[in-house]
Amino acid sequence: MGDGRLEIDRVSKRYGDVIALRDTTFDVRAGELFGFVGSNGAGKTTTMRITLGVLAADSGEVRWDGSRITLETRRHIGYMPEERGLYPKMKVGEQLVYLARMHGLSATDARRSMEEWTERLGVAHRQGDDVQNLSLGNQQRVQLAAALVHNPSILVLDEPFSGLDPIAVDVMSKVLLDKAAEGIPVVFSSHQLELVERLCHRVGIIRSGQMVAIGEVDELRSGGAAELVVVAPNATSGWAAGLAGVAVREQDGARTVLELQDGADDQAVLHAALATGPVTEFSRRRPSLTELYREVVTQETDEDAAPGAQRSEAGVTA
Ligand SMILES: Nc1ncnc2c1ncn2[C@@H]1O[C@H](COP(=O)(O)OP(=O)(O)OP(=O)(O)O)[C@@H](O)[C@H]1O
Repeated sequence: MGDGRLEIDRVSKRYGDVIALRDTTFDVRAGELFGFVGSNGAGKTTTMRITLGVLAADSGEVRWDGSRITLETRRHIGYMPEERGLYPKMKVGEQLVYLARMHGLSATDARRSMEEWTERLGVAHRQGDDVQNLSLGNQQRVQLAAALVHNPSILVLDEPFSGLDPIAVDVMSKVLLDKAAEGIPVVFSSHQLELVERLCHRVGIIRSGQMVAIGEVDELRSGGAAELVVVAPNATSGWAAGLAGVAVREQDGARTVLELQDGADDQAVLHAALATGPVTEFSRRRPSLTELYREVVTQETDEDAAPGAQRSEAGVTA
């Protein structure tokens, strides 16, 4: 109670015979930027809509600061929907003031907040333009301004980075990090895993409606298999075959990437490499978030293999 966390607790949702979420559980702590990743159809948008309350869960609940989210607390969520939700024929400035007013800000505060966010997001010069006349990237900046203009206590953003140019990605990243640093929970979905890896304090991977991995990026990476990169210019292919607990993952000329099982002796690998001649690189490597993600989302679970398993678009990548 009172820790400002957003908790998604055993939330389930079906659309007809499609199970979109199965006891989906995770939390986003106050002050953290949480990356929500998963394949197309894995359940991210459904989770976010349920969090906002525009969609009802079949079971489970969403809590903020220890209490179930109500109509009143929903007003404190800044939400960026995947389908975007601006009025195309309304002017940028008017629209943002209108949204801020709807969330209870006074006319003066709404105007001030609109000025502040359009300035910070680099669209102040477009205040008088209809939204429909903006480029897609600028519409997205305005969409983020719309999520922020009422000074929310929680941020839930569905793919806020999709389609942005590198400068806009930097602007968006800075704003999200700043909002988290102010002490609110910030969650966003994305398929841009390098970005998620770089920005987020914690990451959750959802697969077929269930969270399959959650934690700090480094923590998740250190849970992955350890790899060794060995560069031995005189080595011929097969030099590492037969080393106990070692599997060759890649071999490209002098460079070999080996996967080490727990307890495998890296010094034995070094000796084998030195036996071929000089060794110009010998380093340990942890898998990137992208590699981990591939591993996690393509693992077939018993449940998937069972007859009557759920239908899901996630099956495309699973
Ligand atoms: N209104 C709906 N009616 C029926 N099925 C739906 C509906 N909305 C979503 N689904 C299904 O629920 C599952 C989860 O979809 P959801 O949109 O939450 O996934 P997502 O992770 O956001 O995907 P993406 O990365 O493609 O945006 C999918 O199988 C999808 O087809």
